Amino acid sequence: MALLTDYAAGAEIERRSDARQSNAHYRIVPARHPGRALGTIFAGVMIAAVLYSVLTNPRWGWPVFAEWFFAEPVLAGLGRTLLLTALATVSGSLFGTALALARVSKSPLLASLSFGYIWLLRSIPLIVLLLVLNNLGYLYETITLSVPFTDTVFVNYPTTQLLTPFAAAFLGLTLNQSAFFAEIVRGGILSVDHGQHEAAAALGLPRRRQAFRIVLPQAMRSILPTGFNEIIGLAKSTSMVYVLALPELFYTVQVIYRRNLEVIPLLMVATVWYLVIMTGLSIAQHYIERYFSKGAIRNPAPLPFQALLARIRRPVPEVSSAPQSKAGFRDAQVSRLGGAVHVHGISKSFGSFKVLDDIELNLPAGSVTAILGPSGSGKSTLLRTINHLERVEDGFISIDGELVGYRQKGDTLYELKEKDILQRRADIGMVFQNFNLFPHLTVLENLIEAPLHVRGLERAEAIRLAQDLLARVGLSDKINAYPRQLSGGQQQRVAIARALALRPKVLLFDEPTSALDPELVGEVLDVIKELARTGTTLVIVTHEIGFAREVADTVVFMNAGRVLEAGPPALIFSEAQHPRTREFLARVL
Ligand SMILES: Nc1ncnc2c1ncn2[C@@H]1O[C@H](COP(=O)(O)OP(=O)(O)OP(=O)(O)O)[C@@H](O)[C@H]1O
Repeated sequence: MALLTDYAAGAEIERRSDARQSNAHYRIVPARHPGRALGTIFAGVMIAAVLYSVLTNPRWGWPVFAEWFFAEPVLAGLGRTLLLTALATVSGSLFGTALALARVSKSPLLASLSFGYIWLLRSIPLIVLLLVLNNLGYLYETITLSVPFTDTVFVNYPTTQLLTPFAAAFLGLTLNQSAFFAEIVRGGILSVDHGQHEAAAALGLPRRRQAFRIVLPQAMRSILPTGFNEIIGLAKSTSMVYVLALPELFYTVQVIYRRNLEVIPLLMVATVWYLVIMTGLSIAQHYIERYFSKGAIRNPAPLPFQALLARIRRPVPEVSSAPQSKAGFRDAQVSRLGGAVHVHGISKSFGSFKVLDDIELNLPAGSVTAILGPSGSGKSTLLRTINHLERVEDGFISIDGELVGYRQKGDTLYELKEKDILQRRADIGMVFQNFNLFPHLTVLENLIEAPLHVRGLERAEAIRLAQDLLARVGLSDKINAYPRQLSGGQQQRVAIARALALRPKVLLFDEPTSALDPELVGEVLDVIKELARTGTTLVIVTHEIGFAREVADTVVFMNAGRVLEAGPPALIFSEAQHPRTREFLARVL
């Protein structure tokens, strides 16, 4: 039996080696796609037929086309078309962006005004608008700039002189374009994740910076394809200004073919020039889209000129071989003394649902507090009220005796202006469950954004601080990476470094490890443990019971919007007073 098996195995080995040897002589036949081949033949025949017809039919008049293509009046018309397109694109996009920001603003009057404008201008056909503007002199003989109800007049000009056909065309195209563009920008703004707005606000970035550095660059990814559609539409709509007898490209060829009756060749001249313009715009779109996709793609292939630029450009100063996280955070550069948090009788409802009910807490400076409780008990909401991301209806919160979000006068609390709230927020760092790093900025740019624009640090100093913090969270080598090129644990460590870059008195963690794979949780918890010894006050909403037991001085247990009990971990975990706490701990421990 054993002999037989040996024989069979030997025969098998022989057969395989024969096959391998003869492998070299096999002919490989690719799979056949008869449908695809037929399609290709059909397309080839169609292209050949069209080219044959266009090139052999003398009525296309190609010699006339060649005669007029570079003719001076045609080029002058083309110049006007390009100028109108460029001017109306710039002014229409700027005005449209302002309208979009007004529409999403918190001022109801401004939002309504913007809505009304967009509604009106989108309803009026462009040709009607152009004709109305051309006849504005009939409605208003002069255009006057003056102080109302006084005799002070700055400018007083006859309308017909001021509103030349070119000015009317420019104004009409701008007004029309801005209304459509506003909605495209608004769509882009709405497409940006809400967490990005919150992270920017939590860092205390001024409103303008939030809009132009954080939200709009990310919105550009969805604005650009439709925005460029609009611009291409605009370039073609310039042909409509022929109603104003403005000699742009289309009007010019019309004038010429009326004289020489060579209609088709001259229409071809205009068509080919429009094709050239559209091709230029499509190439521009490709490169601009590439630019704004920074950080959106994990491994983008560099464009040829980018590789060259990267060589020429001065690289970001290399991080010195600073010690990695082992160094801890006890450096005066990074940490600063914590603030005492006093939560005084706060209550909050969402509609009729009371999420926080008369919460009272005293968290001493430098303490570490873990907030535990079942899902929906109000832990995250409580945390967000501490930096005024959520407003409370009753009670107040103070840090080192200074009210958060309010100013006290007698027994009245006045809510601060947003500008002042943003300033104060810089003292209260926040680390979110989903990291909320800015994906279009590199790790370094994420870290220096708030120190530069909230704390007013010099760039070199902000970079030094960022390098130091990255070394301490063990990510020095990722300084130029984009967030999407990092693992979840690394992103969360960058988020912690970003919050620390403001040197906050209090640092809030909203379930910092719940979006992480179990094996990445440890690296983030290690960083927080390290932080716990620096003197910064930490408040951590967490489901990591073991971690809370190890690192917290105080454990707060919440249920249904109330603090059921608070005390040292040893006491809460072994001798909880409340049956609901004991029941919860029995389930999770
Ligand atoms: N913006 C909101 N509008 C309406 N209800 C809300 C809003 N935010 C939170 N809530 C509700 O408030 C309650 C408390 O939410 P919160 O996020 O504070 O709970 P949590 O204790 O942090 O829960 P989890 O551990 O699941 O994150 C929940 O019932 C939630 O549905």
